Amino acid sequence: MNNGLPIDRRSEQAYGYVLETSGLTKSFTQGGATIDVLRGVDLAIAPGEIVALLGPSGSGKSTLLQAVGLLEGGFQGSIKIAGTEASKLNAHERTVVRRDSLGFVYQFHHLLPDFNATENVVLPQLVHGATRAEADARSAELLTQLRLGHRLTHRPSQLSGGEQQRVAVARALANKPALVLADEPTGNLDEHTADIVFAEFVRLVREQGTAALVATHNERLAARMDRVFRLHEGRLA
Ligand SMILES: Nc1ncnc2c1ncn2[C@@H]1O[C@H](COP(=O)(O)OP(=O)(O)OP(=O)(O)O)[C@@H](O)[C@H]1O
Repeated sequence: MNNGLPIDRRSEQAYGYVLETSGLTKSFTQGGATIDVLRGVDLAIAPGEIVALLGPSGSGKSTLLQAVGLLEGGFQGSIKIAGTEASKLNAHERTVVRRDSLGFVYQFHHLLPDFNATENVVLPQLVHGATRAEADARSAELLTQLRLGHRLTHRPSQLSGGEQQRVAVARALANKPALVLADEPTGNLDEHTADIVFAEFVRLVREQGTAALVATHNERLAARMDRVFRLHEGRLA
């Protein structure tokens, strides 16, 4: 199946996909019953593409993001991140792929409460090998682009919901990942704030040439992305 493959395959030849899955399956067993959540998901995302992942509640959007984010095991099938087959990697190698190639944005910001905005964006860069000066400069640049230049030393509890999510976006993009995985990134915000934060997210992702896979219930946001994947009965339609 070619569900979700771009029509223009020239991009594949030029760059390779940042994310490619084939035959991805995942089942949960709960109370003796087995739920087949993913039943053979085939998808491919080219560099720089922004793709919506739509599907009703419980259709498996988060499960799919956890799989391709190499956050959970127990999947069958192939996941390739920037050409690397994840099933062949050990735990340390998966951590390196996550650190070097992926960024994550969640519905709730998951910022470290005792660190300020800058420090939250600096930390993943230090783990990635940047110097403190480099990381500080990159954090200030990103946070300023996200209109948070006047909030650099505020802690998460001193920021509004929209500001917290913008820090989370900056953190996800800090190491210039090939792909950002976002699970309802604006789902916790009111409609107006969600629109603004989402527009900023898209603008920054495009500027950086980063690809994004964004799980959402929001058809309006989905319409602003390059393509839409719909998860239905465990497959993409
Ligand atoms: N750890 C688990 N154990 C058992 N069942 C699970 C587990 N995690 C998820 N599920 C089930 O898998 C299905 C898919 O869940 P998932 O969270 O991926 O859906 P979703 O599309 O992200 O939903 P929502 O839009 O409500 O966040 C649901 O029926 C859920 O109950």
